Amino acid sequence: MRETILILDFGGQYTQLIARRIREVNVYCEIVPYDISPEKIREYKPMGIVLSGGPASVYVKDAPKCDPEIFKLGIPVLGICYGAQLMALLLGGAVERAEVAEYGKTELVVNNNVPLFKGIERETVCWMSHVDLIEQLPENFKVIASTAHTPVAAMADVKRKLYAVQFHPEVEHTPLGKDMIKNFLFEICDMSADWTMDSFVEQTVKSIKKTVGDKKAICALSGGVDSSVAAVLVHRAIGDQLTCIFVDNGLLRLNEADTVERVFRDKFDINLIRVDARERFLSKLKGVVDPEQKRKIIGNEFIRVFEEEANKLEGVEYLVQGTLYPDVIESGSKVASTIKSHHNVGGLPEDMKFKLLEPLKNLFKDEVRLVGKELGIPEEILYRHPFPGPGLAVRVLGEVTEEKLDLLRQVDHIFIRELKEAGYYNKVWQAFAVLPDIKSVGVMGDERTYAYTVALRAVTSSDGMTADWARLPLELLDSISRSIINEVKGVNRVVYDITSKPPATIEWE
Ligand SMILES: Nc1ncnc2c1ncn2[C@@H]1O[C@H](COP(=O)(O)OP(=O)(O)OP(=O)(O)O)[C@@H](O)[C@H]1O
Ligand SMILES: O=c1[nH]c(=O)c2[nH+]cn([C@@H]3O[C@H](COP(=O)(O)O)[C@@H](O)[C@H]3O)c2[nH]1
Ligand SMILES: NC(=O)CC[C@H](N)C(=O)O
Ligand SMILES: [Mg+2]
Repeated sequence: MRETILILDFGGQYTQLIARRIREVNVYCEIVPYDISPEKIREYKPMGIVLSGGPASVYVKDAPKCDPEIFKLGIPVLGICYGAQLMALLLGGAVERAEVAEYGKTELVVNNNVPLFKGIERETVCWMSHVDLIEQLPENFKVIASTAHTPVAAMADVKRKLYAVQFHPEVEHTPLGKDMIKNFLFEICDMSADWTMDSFVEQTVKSIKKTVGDKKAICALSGGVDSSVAAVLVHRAIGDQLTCIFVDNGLLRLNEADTVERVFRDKFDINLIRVDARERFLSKLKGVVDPEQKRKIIGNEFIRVFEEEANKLEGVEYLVQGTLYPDVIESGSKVASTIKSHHNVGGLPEDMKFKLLEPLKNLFKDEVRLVGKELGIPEEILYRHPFPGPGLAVRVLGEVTEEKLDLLRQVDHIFIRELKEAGYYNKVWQAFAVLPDIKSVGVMGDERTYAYTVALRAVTSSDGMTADWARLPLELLDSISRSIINEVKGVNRVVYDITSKPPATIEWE
């Protein structure tokens, strides 16, 4: 079993970032609901616990609270913001609303004699985002950092290894936050940085072998990064007991189905079945405009196709999917709200007969790419932009029709082609075209046109959880726009999406 940190999620905006920061320094961690029982915690055998931030105030009725027994397990705890306030309250201190909120970069004075701040300069900077204050320390606690407005910017009971910080060490704006987190992991929890991708591959292959035994599995293969890595990983464990099913749902990009099939057959010696399901997906989507409904229909239809194919093979018990951690997180948890139902998580039918095998379920995308490298998967697959399972159906806004899909395919193809030519494809996380249901007036060749507007979106990101719009050169955008209008009949206007995530999401639906 690998050394683990548990992060109790109180619905903070930065809970995922805490996880990223910890994994970046080769320590495995998992995010769990805040009300997890002490017994369940013991099962994980964590070497440390982090309490995340959160939007609530600890003193209001129904504020989310963890079981106070957690502090008696003898496991080091780090409370962050809401988590810090909760630790204060539950251990007998007091928290109140401050007169003024403290938000943004703030100067901080720390006591660097305590392990959490070892090697940190006495005067440093941190990032704050709170209106509540720890007014009174619990017994045996000492102040270990303060700011002008926040006397208790951090507190600790060093002996019991309980630490609490009002600021956010996980965000970049706390420049030495990473060092503080490392101190927690290595000085306080005594961990050994054993979370590496070769150890992941080894352990996962073993556990898949054990789980599947002599049964068969199918893998939902899209040709994307996640399912390709999942397929190769599972193949390494169970060989020919695995068959990959690639579904052409009619929502793929230009020539994508043929390319995926060719690349996969070329590079891998893994059973592959390609299913032409274009008709059935498109007919199910007829007349549907609501994005969540589209996602659910597609998720459902995928499973029905997999079931039919599995029946032909006999003895199939498992369905392998390339589900990642962000898919799970974004599909909603106890406190975090459902942003959208990722087809492979929130969109699955209840009566599904398969047992799921999702070996990448706890990984972030960049970790998956590292696993892929470890497995020897070619870069042309590993560095492809993500493409959502619901495909172009969530990029054609409103009703999905064959005509709109065709048009969008051409536009998308030109956009990507020009990005590649200009050397920008690998500089962005993802780039694609969207077809909003808008027509506008134009003038082309002295004639009035009334045609579609297309939107281009390109974003930078490290894990898809947050993203910024890519600052593509204006000349490049100009040339792309002209190529699209010249080459695609039915489009007379091109716009570029300049919204980050949040507040927008990467996809438009
Ligand atoms: N056309 C498809 N045929 C079969 N399975 C699919 C298809 N599209 C998606 N899936 C399944 O849904 C999962 C989630 O899709 P998702 O797009 O997140 O991952 P991916 O396609 O493997 O990787 P990427 O994020 O790089 O596109 C995939 O890993 C795969 O198991
Ligand atoms: O497999 C998937 N099934 C889905 O239903 C789905 N929805 C979004 N995405 C991809 O996830 C990342 C984050 O997307 P959003 O910011 O739009 O939520 C981006 O990379 C999206 O392309 C999906 N992938
Ligand atoms: N970022 C947080 O965790 C905020 C905690 C609490 N809601 C406050 O305003 O102080
Ligand atoms: Mg995909």
